[in-house]
Amino acid sequence: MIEYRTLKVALLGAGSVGSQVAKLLLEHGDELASRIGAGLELVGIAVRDVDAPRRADLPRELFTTDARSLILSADIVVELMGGIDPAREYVLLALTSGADVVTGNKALLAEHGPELFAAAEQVGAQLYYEAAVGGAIPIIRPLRESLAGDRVERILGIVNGTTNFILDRMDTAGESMESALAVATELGYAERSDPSADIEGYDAAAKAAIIAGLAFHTSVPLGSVYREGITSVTKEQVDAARAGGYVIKLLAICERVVGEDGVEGVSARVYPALVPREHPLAAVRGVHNAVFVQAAAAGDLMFYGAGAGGLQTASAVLGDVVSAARRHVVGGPGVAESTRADLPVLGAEAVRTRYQITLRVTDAPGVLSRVAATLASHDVSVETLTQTVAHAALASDGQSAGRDAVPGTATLVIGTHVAFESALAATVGALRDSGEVVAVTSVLRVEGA
Ligand SMILES: NC(=O)C1=CN([C@@H]2O[C@H](COP(=O)(O)OP(=O)(O)OC[C@H]3O[C@@H](n4cnc5c(N)ncnc54)[C@H](O)[C@@H]3O)[C@@H](O)[C@H]2O)C=CC1
Ligand SMILES: N[C@@H](CC=O)C(=O)O
Ligand code: NA
Repeated sequence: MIEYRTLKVALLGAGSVGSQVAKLLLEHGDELASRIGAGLELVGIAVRDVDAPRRADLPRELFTTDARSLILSADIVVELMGGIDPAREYVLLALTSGADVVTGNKALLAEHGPELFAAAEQVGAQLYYEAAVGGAIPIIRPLRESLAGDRVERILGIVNGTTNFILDRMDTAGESMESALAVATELGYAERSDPSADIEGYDAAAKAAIIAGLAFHTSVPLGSVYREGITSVTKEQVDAARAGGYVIKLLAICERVVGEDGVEGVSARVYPALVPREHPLAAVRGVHNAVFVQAAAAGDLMFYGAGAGGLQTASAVLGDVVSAARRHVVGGPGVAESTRADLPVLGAEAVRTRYQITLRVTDAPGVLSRVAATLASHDVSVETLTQTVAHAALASDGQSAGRDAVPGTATLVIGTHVAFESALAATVGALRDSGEVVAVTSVLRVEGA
């Protein structure tokens, strides 16, 4: 029998993900030892209350409320508490003491990544975070290592399982946002500490900052990520999207852009967008995530799988624990973070995309041409246009058109060619102010077309 040295693993947090990580470490530790060339010993689990009920059946003697002592006794610290404080302090303590850290905490990385990576570099420790984006899906390692020799042009990601789950249930089951969120929370997908992190798009924005930084070798501060959540998405928009051959998805979009002034930079943004039903991202259902990467040499790649869930995410955490442990065995530095390209991160106004604008207008001669002229005067060109008069809309689709359809008015759905966000904003402002537009009922970007 081979005698392995034993590496001490400390776990911080025993919630949805942490309890599954503990369970897998206890059940499969021996098998992992043969893959690593060292044994792994779970030396303790820091919790707030040792007697709190747990999802997994774990030995009580492992629990402690003394996180600091536990951290200082470990070779590898796994942070799965979530939130910024005290996670930041604990991760810094672990790194400065020379331990490698594995975390799934995207909020912490997006807000304090540079500080944590600098602390790690100073002592030659490593920070691993595969679980932070796309849960179980390998995406951090592919961006950091497999695609390091290529030029990533664009990433479209469904990176929040909770919002994908909610939008999917609104689309396929007609469920309300609130009841779908309650199910997502019960299943352990939603951020318990702050459900608004999911539905307001903060969680996806943190992930966008992380993947944009890795893909473009540039520091992308969380504050530079344009963000809209799904709270303003209406049932009418979901139904109209379906009727028009689209599905609404909350997308994280990271791409190289050239602004109106010719400045080259990168953009990271999160918003609900119309995705054509034939795009591979449209088929991503429920809590699943997918990251669609377009690279100069590799072409289109899609990474797909479970983006949330305790057991699934634990797989990514364990993979990182194995990487950290192997590094302890062989020594030497791990893969360093690279921000050498140092591209400017441009604001949303520098982005060019297609839009779908839905207007309720007075049904009178000349209105259509005046609306078209307003778009043209802002350099926004019309690609498609459909008009439905109120009585027809009520007869054919009473549920979706009922609220907005008013006799004497017509609904215009305008699909635009690619336009700058700033031009679109000015166009929508002018349409709102024009006498014949009764209401701008929906403005959505179209991505992946
Ligand atoms: N649940 C999921 O599907 C995924 C979660 N993540 C990330 O993994 C991390 C953990 O997520 P979950 O397990 O879902 O969260 P959770 O809320 O289920 O578990 C966190 C646990 O940490 C404990 N905790 C919080 N502060 C503590 C402190 N000061 N000392 C000791 N224990 C403390 C809480 O009591 C709780 O038991 C978060 O950063 C989350 O964003 C990442 C990918 C997927
Ligand atoms: N709340 C997150 C969990 C994983 O990061 C999600 O819904 O995707
Ligand atoms: Na992942």
